[in-house]
Amino acid sequence: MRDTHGSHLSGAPPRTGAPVDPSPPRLARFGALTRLLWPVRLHLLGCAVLSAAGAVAGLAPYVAVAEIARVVLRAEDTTGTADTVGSWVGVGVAGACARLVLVFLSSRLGHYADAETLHAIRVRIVRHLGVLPLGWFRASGSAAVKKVMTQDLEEMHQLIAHALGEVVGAATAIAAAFVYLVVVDWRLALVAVAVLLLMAASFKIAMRSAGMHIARLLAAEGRISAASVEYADGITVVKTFGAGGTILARFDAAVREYTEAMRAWVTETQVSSAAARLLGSEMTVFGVMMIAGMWSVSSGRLTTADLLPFLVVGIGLPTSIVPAIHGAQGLRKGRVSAGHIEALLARAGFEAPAHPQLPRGARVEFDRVTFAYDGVTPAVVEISATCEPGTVTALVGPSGAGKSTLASLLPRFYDVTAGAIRIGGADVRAIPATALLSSLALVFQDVVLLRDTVAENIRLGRMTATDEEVRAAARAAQIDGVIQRLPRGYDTMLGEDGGGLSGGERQRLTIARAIVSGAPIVVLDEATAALDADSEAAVQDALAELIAGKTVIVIAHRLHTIAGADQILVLDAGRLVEAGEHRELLAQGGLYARMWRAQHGGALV
Ligand SMILES: Nc1ncnc2c1ncn2[C@@H]1O[C@H](COP(=O)(O)OP(=O)(O)OP(=O)(O)O)[C@@H](O)[C@H]1O
Repeated sequence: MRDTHGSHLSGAPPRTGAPVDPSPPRLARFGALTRLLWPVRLHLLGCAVLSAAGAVAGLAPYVAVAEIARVVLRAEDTTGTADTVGSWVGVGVAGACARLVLVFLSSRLGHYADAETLHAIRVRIVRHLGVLPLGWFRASGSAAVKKVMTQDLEEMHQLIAHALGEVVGAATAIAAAFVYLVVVDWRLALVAVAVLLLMAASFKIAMRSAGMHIARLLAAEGRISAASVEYADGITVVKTFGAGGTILARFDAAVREYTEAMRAWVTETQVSSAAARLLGSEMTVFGVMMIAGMWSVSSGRLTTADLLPFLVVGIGLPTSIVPAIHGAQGLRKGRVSAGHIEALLARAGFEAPAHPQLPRGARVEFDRVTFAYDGVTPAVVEISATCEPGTVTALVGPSGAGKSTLASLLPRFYDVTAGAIRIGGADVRAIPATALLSSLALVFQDVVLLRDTVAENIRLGRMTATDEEVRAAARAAQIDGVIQRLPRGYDTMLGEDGGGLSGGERQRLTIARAIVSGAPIVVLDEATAALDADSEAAVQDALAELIAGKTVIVIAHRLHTIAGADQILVLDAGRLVEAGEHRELLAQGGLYARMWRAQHGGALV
């Protein structure tokens, strides 16, 4: 796998966790949205103006109907009204047609702005991912990236392409209708607005605890999907040990919690949302307008003709409220999502070095290296060692001693807290990312194969490798014969789980990937731990090809595999407690000798 820095990563990195990473900065509530939308502000302005114009045009047919009725009802002799009626018919038809065109153009501009913005955001995010520390991805970062790239971008799409136009259109429709009704009769217009306000107030009451309920529902949803993923991921354990009951119990509890949260929300809001629906129904508005209107007519303040606009235009007002509320919700969600997007983009990454240096050679030096995941408790402390080109350095020690941590500092999955790591005399922090990672080949226990052809999976080590170089690497890694027997040879597609390849074959494939990279420094996590004897022998042969002449750092668990190493670094509780060759360390009778005796009794090799 080519990691986010473009390294020749031939498997997953060592177990790592939460990196020391500052919390995302607090962003101004509207600031993030404004900044993200600034480049398309003119398109959005155009979208809003067209949407508003469309709303006004959409009102024209209703106003025309009301005006025609007023003209006809007022005239004692209707013969002279034909021209006026004709004009209003023209206005109505023109309004309806103009609305179609304006709404279409507004939607086009909105979708154009949407495509531009989302494209720009996606590109920025993907570029930014390239500078984020790999350790962050392995902690919680991947989930955050997935959420931003799916859910948050979808909310942004809703905001830009739909909600903005909806809110502006609905608000303009309400305002234009109100202005028209005020012109006809301001008192009755106020009655219409009062009904609208009541409707909005009851909506607000119905939605007042929405935030809390939505949070509860989302939390339950999260637990449901976590339990489902846990069940699917752990299906082997579930089936082997019958552990499904515990996971299913968690799933059940989460589903019950979801149902309960939904029930509580519905129960709490049933009265207020029914009231909102009732107040907002055309029948209610019609009834109120009729009562208030007839009262005005009977008291002589209004003519029957002037009541008609309230019945034709007034009762349409509530239908604009719903899109306005939906649109406003879309704007709120989009604003929150814009905050998430900016928080991801603001997350501190590795800066390009101010004074870049290139490695001169492949000597690796650990110079009083200290690193703490949480910035406080060090996982490795003041470790100094030098690994010469053409030699093998083994890292050994009890579980949790800091072996994987030390190895993960070399490709800068994390940066040292104190001290320095140098490659060919250059501090790894000063080496440009591509140069650093092209000098390293990493082979870890968890093999990661991409959903691509066998050839491309090997070529990930070096994208410019020719077909012949890919084949040569496969031959060196003792995997060529296996590939030839696959249905489509090197063009066979592999699933993420390696398709039809065995564990040992998959490991040899990743070793071929590391070989094709040609990187002069090889970092190995004892890659053969989980293999049977035959596979292990094949993988060991492949490794011998990979490491020949390189600077090799190997994290070893079974000491017989590294007894021939040029130097063995023994770590304990993050400190370097012994260093030397196998026989020297045995002679010292310290931790290494005790570990060796525990694994091999008295045997020397
Ligand atoms: N991502 C992480 N976040 C916080 N602490 C961690 C993380 N990864 C490892 N540690 C801690 O750092 C210390 C060193 O762990 P590390 O994995 O480097 O040891 P190791 O020698 O490789 O162990 P093993 O042989 O079991 O793989 C341990 O105390 C471990 O709990």
